[in-house]
Amino acid sequence: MIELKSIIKKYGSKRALHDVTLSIPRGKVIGLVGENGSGKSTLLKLMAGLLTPNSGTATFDGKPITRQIAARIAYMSDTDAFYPYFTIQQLVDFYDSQFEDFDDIKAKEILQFLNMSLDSKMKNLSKGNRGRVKIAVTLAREADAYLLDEPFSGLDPMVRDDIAKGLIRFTDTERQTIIMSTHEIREVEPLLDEIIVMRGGRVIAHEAVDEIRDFYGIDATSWMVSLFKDQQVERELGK
Ligand SMILES: Nc1ncnc2c1ncn2[C@@H]1O[C@H](COP(=O)(O)OP(=O)(O)OP(=O)(O)O)[C@@H](O)[C@H]1O
Repeated sequence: MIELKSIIKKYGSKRALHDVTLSIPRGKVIGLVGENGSGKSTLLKLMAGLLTPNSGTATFDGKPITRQIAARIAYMSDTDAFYPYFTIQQLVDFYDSQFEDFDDIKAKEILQFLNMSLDSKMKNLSKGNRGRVKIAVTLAREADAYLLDEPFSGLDPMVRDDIAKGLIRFTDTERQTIIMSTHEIREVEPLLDEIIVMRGGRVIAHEAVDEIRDFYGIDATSWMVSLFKDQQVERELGK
């Protein structure tokens, strides 16, 4: 579905992505992990058509990814820049006016599932509840892919659990793909089909979670730790 070939992305003279080649299939839940500054957000924005690469190609179902791809891909940023005086209802109406694939009935169903009331004002919500609203309006789009930048970051375990349940309940993982960047790998591992690991702007591994368990006989978190240790040893040996 999404194909990236030899992508280089620079901010000024600084390279954020180095020669990234990736194939993202339909119907998978994929975790995007890596240290701070490794390029996860840049990669998600590029797949969402919000950034263009300096070189390489990015396609969605064979067509070049451009700003128009936003009609098929629901991108959720790691910041929340909601208009503070909106009520949740007004926010739902705003999303409805912006995205053709937005389903306001589904939005209300997800908000109800997350115990959010439509007449609350955004500015009065806790960070956790803003996180709930943000995921609700994102998942209310009937998109082909959901690109979620750190959906769990800074949220307490109850909110994280609600968001994880919402992801399972309100997406169709047979035909929709979810890619989420996260530092909470241990927590989201049960949700994941695949893991992409980034380091220093490069993709250093892309594996199916089942294969990690079957082939290496360890869970994905331990596998990731050993991957980083091996790389460190290789670097020290000057390989
Ligand atoms: N707008 C920008 N201008 C200049 N440099 C940027 C910009 N956005 C990101 N970078 C740099 O590009 C690199 C990759 O950043 P990116 O935000 O993609 O990493 P990340 O893995 O998402 O990090 P984090 O886990 O901290 O969110 C970093 O070195 C960062 O400082």
